[in-house]
Amino acid sequence: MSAAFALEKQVAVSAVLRACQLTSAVFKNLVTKETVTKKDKSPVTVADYAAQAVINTIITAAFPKDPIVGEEDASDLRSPTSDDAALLRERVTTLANDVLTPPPSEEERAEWGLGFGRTTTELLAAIDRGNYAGGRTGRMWALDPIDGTKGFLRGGQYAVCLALLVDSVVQVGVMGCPNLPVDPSNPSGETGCLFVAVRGQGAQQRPFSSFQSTTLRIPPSPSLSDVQFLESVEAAHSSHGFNARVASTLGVTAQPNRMDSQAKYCSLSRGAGNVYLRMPTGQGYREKIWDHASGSLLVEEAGGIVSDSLGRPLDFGLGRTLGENFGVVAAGKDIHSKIIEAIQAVKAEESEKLTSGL
Ligand SMILES: Nc1ncnc2c1ncn2[C@@H]1O[C@H](COP(=O)(O)O)[C@@H](O)[C@H]1OP(=O)(O)O
Ligand SMILES: [Mg+2]
Ligand SMILES: [Mg+2]
Ligand SMILES: [Mg+2]
Repeated sequence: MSAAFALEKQVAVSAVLRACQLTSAVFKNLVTKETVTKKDKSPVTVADYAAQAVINTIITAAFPKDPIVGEEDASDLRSPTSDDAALLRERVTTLANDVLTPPPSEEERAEWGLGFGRTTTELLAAIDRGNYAGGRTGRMWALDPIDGTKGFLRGGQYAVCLALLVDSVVQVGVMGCPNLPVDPSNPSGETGCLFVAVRGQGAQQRPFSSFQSTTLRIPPSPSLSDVQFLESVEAAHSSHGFNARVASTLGVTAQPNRMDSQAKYCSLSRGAGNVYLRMPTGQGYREKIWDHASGSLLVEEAGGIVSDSLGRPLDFGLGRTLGENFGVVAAGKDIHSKIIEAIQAVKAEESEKLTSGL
């Protein structure tokens, strides 16, 4: 008997790897016209749209009934009168077909819809298959075609992130990080890592260039002064100041490592960094499920704990967001509760200062 979710894992790996080929190719010759600013002021590029089209096309061919919660939608591409939209549509079609048309490899199957091109209409419809509202029960996929678009644009870290949830529990998580070094101790060496986790079956990493998988186990945390925090590059996404206060409460002297995207979860799972702390910056932002589904499973399967800042499990059953945002804390088992305590201490200190008017 094959292991649980074996087929889902294989399909997700194929979809993520093909999408990573696309995003890497786009980065090499991305021009300003290919980036759009969304209503929430965040950037989105032809690579985000085309990667979502590719992954949704493959998931839908393999699992036609499964709903998908994907970050992007095709509304900005559909405008019949805009020349920019027409150019974007054309580029998304070419890019998606460049990676959908190669025939299935030995690890892939024709039933996953590989080996032939799609029309623009079909690809826009595939992007919009990501409009599922999410919810408590049943199967659903959560997709972030490019997590860390700002990192992607600056040539930094970004991740193609795909997860399968069943009854709002993440069962499979696959992430492709084209710019992450294969060996964290050799940052200028080969880049391109695939991270794969299946609940109850562990966490693994392999270079894009080979099938040699390594099992990931978070090593014991170093002494508190040497604990390394992983945090967002963007201060608007996660409070740098709060993290610094938590670190100083714990007596941490090591400098934080700032990187974009769920590459933070990936780094933590292989012992490159010890704590991923993401505290809201107080602007009412709700964390999206696609920004945490695959990464949280990876860290759990590598032996770590992922919770909100009060120590409660993340709830993926509330819809497209994690609901009211109390931050995210991911760390090894030996240190997670100390981080939660330190967060509470810093919060108590802050509210004391507020009430005493300091
Ligand atoms: N105000 C915010 N608070 C927290 N996260 C945000 C905020 N605005 C955008 N994000 C999301 O944070 C993720 C990147 O996190 P990080 O900075 O740690 O790499 C992105 O998915 C980004 O969304 P988007 O993809 O729309 O830019
Ligand atoms: Mg994201
Ligand atoms: Mg994204
Ligand atoms: Mg985005």
